[in-house]
Amino acid sequence: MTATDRRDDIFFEPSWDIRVTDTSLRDGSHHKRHQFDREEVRAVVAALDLSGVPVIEVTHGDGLGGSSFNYGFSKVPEQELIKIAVDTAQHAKIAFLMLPGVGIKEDIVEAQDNGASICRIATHCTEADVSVQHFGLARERGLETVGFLMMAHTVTPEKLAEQARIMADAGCQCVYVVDSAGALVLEQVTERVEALVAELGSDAQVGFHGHENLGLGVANSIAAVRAGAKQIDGSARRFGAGAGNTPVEAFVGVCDKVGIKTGIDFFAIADAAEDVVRPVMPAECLLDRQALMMGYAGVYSSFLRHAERQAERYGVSAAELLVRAGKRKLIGGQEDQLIDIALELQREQQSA
Ligand SMILES: CC[C@H](O)CC(=O)C(=O)O
Ligand SMILES: [Mn+2]
Repeated sequence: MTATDRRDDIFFEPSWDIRVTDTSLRDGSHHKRHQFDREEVRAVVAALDLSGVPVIEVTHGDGLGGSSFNYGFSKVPEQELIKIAVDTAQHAKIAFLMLPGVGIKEDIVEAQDNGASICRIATHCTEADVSVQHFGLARERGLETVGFLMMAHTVTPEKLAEQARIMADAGCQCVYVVDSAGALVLEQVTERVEALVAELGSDAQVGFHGHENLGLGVANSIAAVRAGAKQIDGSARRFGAGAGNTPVEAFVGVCDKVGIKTGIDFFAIADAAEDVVRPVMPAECLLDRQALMMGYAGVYSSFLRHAERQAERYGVSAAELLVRAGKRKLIGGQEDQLIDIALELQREQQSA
């Protein structure tokens, strides 16, 4: 496969400077405890599509196969929601996320059969090699591919670039720097995106996925674009894990002001966020003490709801629990260790 082959079939209009993916129907699934119903997905996809959002991600918050006792069961099977999204969107492409081991190759095939066309494979930022067979399969089947290097704040730009190379060589067409904890601060985004752009050259694009735990989603995303990122994630009304994702409507407004073309209508996306997405959210995504701790201590945003549950169950502070999760450097899949930390805090409380 040549470099040009790798990038040729990326869905990208010449009039755009960057491509935006809205992830409220996937990252927002964490905030909604995976309880999206059919009508909600139809309404959100229709509104985002009308605003000109080019890519909409729909999956259980933890990716294909995520509906489980460990992560939380979906109200409606995600494959059904993907099909509804595909049937509703007039222009937008539908993307899905998959974490190798949570989902399997058959899930990718089923999502494609349901009409999704962009396959996003996510791994911890040091484990890109577990994605190789999935990128191979996706490209063989003509899917566009995106790679997610999660918890990107935990490694150096050089290390991240090495991992991005593994994904690109496996057929990934755009590797994302994923700030899962909302812990990266401006220059740290710039350095990571620049390192990936230098490593990948014309072999693959670079993307950025931000969280709002330190209130930097929009600023970090602009830094990413200035460093060469071509794909940016966000969620209308910040609907995502932790304090939520980069708010798409604010990001589009800022892009308009600084001359970055997204193809999204600012006024339409502002209305969609307020009138359609907000009513689907169980509550606003808050930049409260717990979310702040996640950004500060570098904790995976999707741990928030799990931490709240264990804190309540064991009568301990959710904020303290999250700070300790950061010290332990927990990664996705280690949600059960939150119970261990909660018990540790309970023991300390009882002996004080
Ligand atoms: C569990 C997957 C995770 O939510 C992916 C993601 O959005 C992130 O790491 O930020
Ligand atoms: Mn996320």
